[in-house]
Amino acid sequence: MIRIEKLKKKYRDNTALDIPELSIPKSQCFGLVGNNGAGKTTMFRILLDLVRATKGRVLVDEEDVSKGEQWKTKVGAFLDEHMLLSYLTPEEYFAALRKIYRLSEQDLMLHLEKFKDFFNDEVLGKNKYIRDLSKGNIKKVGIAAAMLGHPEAVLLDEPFENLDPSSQNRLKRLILNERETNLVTFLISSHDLNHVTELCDRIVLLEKGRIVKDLQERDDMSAILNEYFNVT
Ligand SMILES: Nc1ncnc2c1ncn2[C@@H]1O[C@H](COP(=O)(O)OP(=O)(O)OP(=O)(O)O)[C@@H](O)[C@H]1O
Repeated sequence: MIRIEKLKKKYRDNTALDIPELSIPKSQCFGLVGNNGAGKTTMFRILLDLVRATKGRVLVDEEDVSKGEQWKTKVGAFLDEHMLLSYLTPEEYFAALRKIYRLSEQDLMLHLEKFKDFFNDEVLGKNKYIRDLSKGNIKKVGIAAAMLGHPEAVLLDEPFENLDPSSQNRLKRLILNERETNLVTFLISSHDLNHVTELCDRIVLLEKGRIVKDLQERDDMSAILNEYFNVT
């Protein structure tokens, strides 16, 4: 579903990303890990055409994201709160997205119903602007928005950061459920090795913009990652 070809991103002399080839098939749960500055966010930003690559390209179903528009109907994402309209309440924001995605009110209601436990009665009906919610609750709005509109692929940058433990577990269940019932492809970057190894059937480890490991055997992932990150 997603293919990276000869991708390079340079900031002056600093090579932030250098990926000769990477293919992510439909309905894969793809985890992206690496130390600070490894290039995870850069890769997501190029995938969403928020940043232009220095060389190479990213294809979504064979369409170059820097040239076409069709992929935008297939990909949902939440990278950070800049992607939200934080002067709106969550209800106003979801209503605006409903119109953009041409969904019925019933569709939106059913979607938000799926997130009821995740929202934990702290997101909807509070009469608060998104900007006034806690960091964790802002993240919840962004994640629910990323999954709205029946996307075929969803990119989440550090989705577990700032979430309380119950919310982290609820999010894992939501992701697994979306993947199983709607065959959604997930790309998830995280510093939480336990969550990614539990969720993902493939984990790519970036170091200084390069892929140093592409792990696809679930049994070995934890040990290899713990050794790399020196977790005891
Ligand atoms: N706008 C920019 N201008 C200059 N350098 C940048 C810019 N954005 C990213 N970089 C550099 O690109 C490299 C990769 O950064 P990136 O944010 O993608 O890493 P990351 O893996 O997401 O890190 P973290 O885990 O800290 O979020 C870093 O060396 C960073 O300093």
